[in-house]
Amino acid sequence: MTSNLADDASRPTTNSVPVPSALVPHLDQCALLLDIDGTLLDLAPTPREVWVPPELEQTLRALHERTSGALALVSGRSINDIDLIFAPLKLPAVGGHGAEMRLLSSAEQVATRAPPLDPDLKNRLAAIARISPGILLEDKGYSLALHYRLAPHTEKAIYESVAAIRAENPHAPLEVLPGKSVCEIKHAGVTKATGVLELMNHEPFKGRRPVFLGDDVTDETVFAIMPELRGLAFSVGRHSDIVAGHFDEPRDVRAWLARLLDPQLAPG
Ligand SMILES: O=P(O)(O)OC[C@H]1O[C@H](O[C@H]2O[C@H](CO)[C@@H](O)[C@H](O)[C@H]2O)[C@H](O)[C@@H](O)[C@@H]1O
Repeated sequence: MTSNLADDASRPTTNSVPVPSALVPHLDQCALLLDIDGTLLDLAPTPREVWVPPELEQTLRALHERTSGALALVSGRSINDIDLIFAPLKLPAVGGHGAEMRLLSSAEQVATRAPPLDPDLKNRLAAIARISPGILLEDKGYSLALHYRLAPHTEKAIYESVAAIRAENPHAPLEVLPGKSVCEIKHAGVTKATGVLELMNHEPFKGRRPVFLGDDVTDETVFAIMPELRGLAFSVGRHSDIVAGHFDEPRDVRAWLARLLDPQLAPG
């Protein structure tokens, strides 16, 4: 891959989507690492209401093939959830903010990197949802997400309740992860970055140059490790000093990914 890839890829078009022309001929040396919610998919009122456009499924399938399997979804969602959303498409994935890993799309087993949350603690955290009927609980086993998109006025009460429970359990290995209208309580020690670092140590990802796209605070851990992996990061929605470029919206990401397959840009 040429050393001017970053410069070329970060050259903005009028709508600030980077031009992928320098990336296309080198896809066989790249690993595409893609966040899901807010990056590939438009945000929805609830986690179950997201929709995968058929063209995106086709694009991901083709890019997975073009990269010889080195395309992975890197998400806060569980891999089980990811498979349901993208069914019948099954892709390599880092799930649960690094708590789960699947290197090959054909693998039946998902490897876990975090133990289940303590049941008593989980029950106490789950009871926070009783603050309002608008709060949705998402139980991933190793983490618990309290979604308040439908009840934004409860944000402060949720974070205060979580802080109180943590104060009573100062030695519990927990981390609070603020997301988009969600407060997630997860095991400390695993992050999307630890997941990506592990993924990049294994075939078919090993030795490739990662190209990561993400939109959220949690994705910044991955932005930060791109230089050590000779990789490129792109942000969605938000600007960041440490990325090669940014997209305004998920639909721009979907169009950009489709352009990576443009036969006119592909090597002869
Ligand atoms: O890392 P990601 O793939 O971006 O996943 C982050 C979280 O995404 C989901 O919640 C978010 O998307 C929902 C659907 O658009 C939205 O309703 C919610 O408000 C967002 O926080 C998912 O439910 C979480 O488990 C992920 O951690």
